[in-house]
Amino acid sequence: MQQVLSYLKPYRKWMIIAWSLMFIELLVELWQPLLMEKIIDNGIMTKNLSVVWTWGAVMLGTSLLAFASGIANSFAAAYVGQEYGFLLRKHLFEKIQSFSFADFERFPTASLITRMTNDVTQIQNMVFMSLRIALRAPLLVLFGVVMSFVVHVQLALVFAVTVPILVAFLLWMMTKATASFSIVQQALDRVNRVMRENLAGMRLIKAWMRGTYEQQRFMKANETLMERTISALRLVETITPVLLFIMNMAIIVILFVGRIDVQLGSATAGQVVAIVNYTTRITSALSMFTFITMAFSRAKASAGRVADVLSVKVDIEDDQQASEKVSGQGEVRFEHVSFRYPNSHALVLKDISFVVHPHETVAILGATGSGKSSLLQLIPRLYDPIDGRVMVDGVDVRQIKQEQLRAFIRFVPQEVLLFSGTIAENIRFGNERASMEEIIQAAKHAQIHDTIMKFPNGYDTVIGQKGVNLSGGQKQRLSIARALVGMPKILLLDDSTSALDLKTEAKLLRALKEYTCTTFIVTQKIQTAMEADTIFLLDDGKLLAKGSHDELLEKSELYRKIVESQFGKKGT
Ligand SMILES: Nc1ncnc2c1ncn2[C@@H]1O[C@H](COP(=O)(O)OP(=O)(O)OP(=O)(O)O)[C@@H](O)[C@H]1O
Repeated sequence: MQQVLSYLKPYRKWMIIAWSLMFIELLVELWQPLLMEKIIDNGIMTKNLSVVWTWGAVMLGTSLLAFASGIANSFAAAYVGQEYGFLLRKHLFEKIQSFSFADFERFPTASLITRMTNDVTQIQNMVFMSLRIALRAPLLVLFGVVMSFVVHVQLALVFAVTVPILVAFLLWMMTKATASFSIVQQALDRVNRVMRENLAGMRLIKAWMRGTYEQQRFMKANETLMERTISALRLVETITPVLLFIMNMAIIVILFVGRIDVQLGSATAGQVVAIVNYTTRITSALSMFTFITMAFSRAKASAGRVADVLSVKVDIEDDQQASEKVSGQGEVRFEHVSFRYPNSHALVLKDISFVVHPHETVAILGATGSGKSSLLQLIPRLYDPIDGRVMVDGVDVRQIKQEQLRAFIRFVPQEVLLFSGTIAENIRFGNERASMEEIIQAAKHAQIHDTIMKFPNGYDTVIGQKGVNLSGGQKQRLSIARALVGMPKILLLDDSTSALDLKTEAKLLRALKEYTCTTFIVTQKIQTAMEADTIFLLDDGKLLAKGSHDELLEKSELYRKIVESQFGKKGT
């Protein structure tokens, strides 16, 4: 909670203003019963109209002052709440941007979205309430009791019993409600997750006619959310009746004892009315606790979830001594590299060593799950190896500032991701300063230019969400164009030509030779691999063999088998 609330610092001035206005409201509220007492005892009982008029006018004036203060307080509270929410979301977003892939695996995407939106809103509401009523209510209770003792000690004794009981009850409720609302937020995460998966996989769901199954999955998540919310709300909704019952009993006791005291002359009618008035004010302040408890419990649960994200120690960070200068020639060297994913025990890459010289093309071949993608991901330092070193231009990648390293590497992942926007904008994502000529040049090399020109709006064609209006091969070529426009020194293509026909792929590979960059191509096709200077054969995380096509035919049994499976017995 403390960490999350530390973002309130810039708004200290506004918080002080809001609390000062709230104090004015509070003082007026506490003074009103005393004024009432005066009007009754010195005015009504003695039939002195001028006292009634004078103090009546004071009551009206102070009420107007409290009214104006209340409105101004609301404005200030709303301002702080909104600005604070903005700042908190900004910091959360920046933090999430700095996450490594491993960090992302700790938090499901849907949960991060809930934390950025709903959880921040809960904390924002609490901030608003803290400035508006959360502090006023307990102060009203505290000073209401004090003032009652000032008015009449014996009558006020009733609070000595009721208020501690109620405060203990409320604290107990708050602890229980925090746990309940934490469960509600988890249920909300689940609804968001099901919804997200459903929308992302809509084509598959429709094609496989899994609509009913998905509907049931959503219904279940939605029902759980409803049930958990109802049970959390039920808990806090018991507060008001308990509170009203106890305080109404207190009023009965005050009236009963007060009547006797008035008869005995040890209390005045004005004093009894003032104490009853304090009691009703204390009751209304205590009943606000239902909302306050709810808001605080929810916010406390949410603050914990937001703090979990903010306090993540990002595991891939720039070293303090990270070198700014790398030659950018494109040499890649692995020295006894072993790697496993942070959430798993199994080694994915085992003691891998190689050197790839600048401008060389390497094809990585291997069965599915053999570690091809994992190897590529270590080069731009998306993960760190658990053993050994990954070097670029003779420098350990952990010693290079990530921004510098990634500036001359372009990675085209296996799963193509395009953004909504025009084709030109999508290609420019690879180099925001690229001119239209450079964009067209990259598209030509990626063998997508002719296709783009066939679209009625050419490069201004708007791509739907995730590139829905493009074929798989078109999306792949577009993502390669996006990488090429960045003029990379190291180009990593993770099975990025799988959807291309052999003729288009051959043209693309030829065009890639125009770029003076070191290229790694993960592929399943021998024909593609043969275009490379060197072929790496991966098997179960080990670099089984490396060399040219002819060398591997000679020395690798597995390679010969793959060639046979693709070309028949004769090999090429
Ligand atoms: N994020 C991850 N967390 C844990 N294990 C993973 C993760 N990604 C991949 N793996 C595991 O690592 C191993 C190697 O995966 P990798 O994606 O590198 O293989 P690949 O050779 O590229 O496979 P494919 O040809 O099917 O793309 C697999 O056993 C896979 O289950």
